[in-house]
Amino acid sequence: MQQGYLITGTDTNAGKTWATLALMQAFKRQGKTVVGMKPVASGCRIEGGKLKNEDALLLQAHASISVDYELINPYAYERPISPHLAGKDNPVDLALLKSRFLQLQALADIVLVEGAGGWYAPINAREDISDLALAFGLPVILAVAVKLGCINHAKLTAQAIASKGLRFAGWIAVCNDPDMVCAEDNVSTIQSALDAPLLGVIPYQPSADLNALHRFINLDAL
Ligand SMILES: Nc1ncnc2c1ncn2[C@@H]1O[C@H](COP(=O)(O)OP(=O)(O)OP(=O)(O)O)[C@@H](O)[C@H]1O
Ligand SMILES: C[C@H](N)[C@H](N)CCCCCC(=O)O
Ligand SMILES: [Mg+2]
Repeated sequence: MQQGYLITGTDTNAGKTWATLALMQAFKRQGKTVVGMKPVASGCRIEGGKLKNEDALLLQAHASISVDYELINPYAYERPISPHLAGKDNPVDLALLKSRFLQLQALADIVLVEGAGGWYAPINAREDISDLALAFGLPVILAVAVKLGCINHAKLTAQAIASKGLRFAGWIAVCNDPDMVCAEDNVSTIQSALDAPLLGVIPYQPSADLNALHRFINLDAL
């Protein structure tokens, strides 16, 4: 059965890409074919004459099949700023993105779509990531950056996902702050507060093997 998830975060830099790679690897180990999509990326460099984004390249590299870059990342903006500003001259067309998403869905069992920024990050003058999730009709997985303030950010985002009428399928704790005190207690507090399963805790790893993140994910709860 074809499945997909929208991976959002408590903020930009929350750990969405790491969480998405971990999920891709976990699904692959279940024998499923998986592709990742980064529909809108701001912060790109020229590679082979085209603008490319580091997250999208990672998703492309970890897919279980070969997919054209343009399908994975239809909107690649150079400046690392909010997409609605970066894309002023070539704004996101959500209908076009939806058609690319449907193309990807036809290619693999699972499509994991990484958002940009947090849940309400604007993708053009009128729409944001929550609108994209709704248009794609996807359940949502939240990457929570385990840092001071994360309890509030996680609860706010969970409430906002519910207000869109979308299913909150689960959350992943990403420990990307080496100075975080009481990380485990914070994860437990969020676990009690959220009405969605904890799918994994990715520990702080200054030099991680990005091919071995599946170890931290439990898909049984999904
Ligand atoms: N478990 C970890 N241990 C150490 N560093 C981490 C860990 N997880 C993520 N990071 C680092 O934290 C930063 C943010 O992670 P990531 O790129 O996954 O966030 P993001 O939400 O995808 O960001 P963006 O909004 O730019 O897409 C990156 O520099 C990444 O290398
Ligand atoms: C450049 C950065 N890494 C992301 N790609 C874009 C983050 C947009 C955040 C917008 C906002 O909510 O203020
Ligand atoms: Mg990312």
